[in-house]
Amino acid sequence: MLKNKNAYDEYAVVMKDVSKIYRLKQKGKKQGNQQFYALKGIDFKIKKGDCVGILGTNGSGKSTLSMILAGISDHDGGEMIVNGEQALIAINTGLNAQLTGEENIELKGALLGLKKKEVEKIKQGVIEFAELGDFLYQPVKKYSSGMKSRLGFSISLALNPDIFIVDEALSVGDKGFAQKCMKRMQKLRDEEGKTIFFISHALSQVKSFCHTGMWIEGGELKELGDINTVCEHYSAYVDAYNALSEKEKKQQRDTKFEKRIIKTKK
Ligand SMILES: Nc1ncnc2c1ncn2[C@@H]1O[C@H](COP(=O)(O)OP(=O)(O)OP(=O)(O)O)[C@@H](O)[C@H]1O
Repeated sequence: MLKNKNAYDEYAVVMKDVSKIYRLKQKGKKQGNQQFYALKGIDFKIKKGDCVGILGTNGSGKSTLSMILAGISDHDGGEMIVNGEQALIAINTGLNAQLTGEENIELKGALLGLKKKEVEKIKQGVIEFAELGDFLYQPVKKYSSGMKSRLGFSISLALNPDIFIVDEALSVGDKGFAQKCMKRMQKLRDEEGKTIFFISHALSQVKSFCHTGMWIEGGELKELGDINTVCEHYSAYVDAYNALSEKEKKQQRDTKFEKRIIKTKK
């Protein structure tokens, strides 16, 4: 139990035995009876101002974790303390495709209960950072994925939260925009004391940008520590997997999957 929540003031996020369960459809059955741990027993404490690289193979639970961190998705078990406002920056999340870029900003402002003046300030911030020109007044469904990323990133920046969760959002931006975002994020990290969770499969980028590494594998926290050490162990794990025969790979995948299934009676 996370008693005396004040004892965790120095932390941006604390998770204790957090899990997330999804119901899975089974082949040939109308109603599946399988429940699946997207995350299981996640325990960690991340200090305010830390910059955390989240690593893990496809389907390991990184995006699920990022949505729980951002308060967009609920967790099914365990406890969590978040000290500060969070913003998730991800591809295709947080934007309403039917609305224009400008209307999306207004909607976000309304949801957060912001005053008109504050919303105008955010609009200005987005106009300057996103460089979308007149596309800001077009429906988001007409945006390319890079443009959506520009809008999402710029809105989050302008909202100025304490905790940024960046889930693969830079992978669709062009080189110029990705560099601009990295520069801005360096400033958030070094000068503004923000807490950043950074999810990317670009290992060298994660290594050079983050201080702490969090490796999620098969829905569980495999390692938390210095970014270089965690990257090294993760790379070795991926290399070892790649060296397996196809049969061994399948066996490993099946075992990993089995461990995440909760068998329930019909
Ligand atoms: N809504 C859902 N319903 C059922 N299963 C889901 C749902 N969302 C995610 N999952 C499953 O949960 C697991 C974790 O998914 P998640 O998207 O968190 O992985 P990830 O580590 O972000 O993967 P990637 O590197 O491919 O982006 C996967 O097996 C995925 O299929």
